[in-house]
Amino acid sequence: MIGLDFDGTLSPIVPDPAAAVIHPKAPEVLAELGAHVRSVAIVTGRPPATALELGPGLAAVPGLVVLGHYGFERWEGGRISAPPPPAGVPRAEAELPLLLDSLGLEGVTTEDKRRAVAVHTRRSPDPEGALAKLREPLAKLAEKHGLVVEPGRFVLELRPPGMDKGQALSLFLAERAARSVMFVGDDLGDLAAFEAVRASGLPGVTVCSGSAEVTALAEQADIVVDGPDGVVALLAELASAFSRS
Ligand SMILES: O=P(O)(O)OC[C@H]1O[C@H](O[C@H]2O[C@H](CO)[C@@H](O)[C@H](O)[C@H]2O)[C@H](O)[C@@H](O)[C@@H]1O
Repeated sequence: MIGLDFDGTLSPIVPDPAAAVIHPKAPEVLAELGAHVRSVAIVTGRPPATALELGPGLAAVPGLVVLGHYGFERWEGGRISAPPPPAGVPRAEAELPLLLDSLGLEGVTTEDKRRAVAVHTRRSPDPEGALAKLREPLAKLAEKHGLVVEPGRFVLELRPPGMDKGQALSLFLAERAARSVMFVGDDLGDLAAFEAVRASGLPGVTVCSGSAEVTALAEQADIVVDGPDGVVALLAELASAFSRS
């Protein structure tokens, strides 16, 4: 089974989350791999519908499953299954404009994901400084509305508790009776999936899509490649090895 994160792994990081697009060669190489492995799953913080919009061609990958919103939502064979979105998200979102105004931060943007709301600092003049100023107030806002804060690459996301990429991956491995697993990620949210690979007891490999922004994942990875270009090159080598065997 092959599991992959989306942003920063299959899709190069760009300043505007809405302008992200999958690496042009990724859908084709995933389709080749899909013909050789039991399952290919994208495990992402994005809603599955968004990952598919930003990844034209993905829907044609044989057997692809998208576990979106850290595993709360699932896309498979053209259908999305999801529990109702939690009430805390729109409540927290309604308080955000005032909170952001009170902090006087420039260039901080929000991303409404329905089941979560993300606060991005990448386009701020001081992305690290803005993130530092946001941590405590966003943690309080999340707690007030029964949410948790998911930190990522210049982003703090307020989302419901009770699921993460590790749980999502473990459940999927059990469901598919996987015999081996590879997981590829780039960000802190992918650490839980790396742990799930190890906890599964299956022959497994963890791959980090390396960047200067996140070092914690590379430290835990079996293999580090150079961003989405490196991920696609590795997947292409794997597909080529499968087709020769
Ligand atoms: O689990 P992932 O697939 O890695 O999604 C995590 C978050 O990714 C997105 O934000 C990141 O990518 C953006 C586009 O390249 C970039 O502008 C931003 O700075 C990154 O943090 C997405 O916007 C979030 O909703 C996801 O939770």
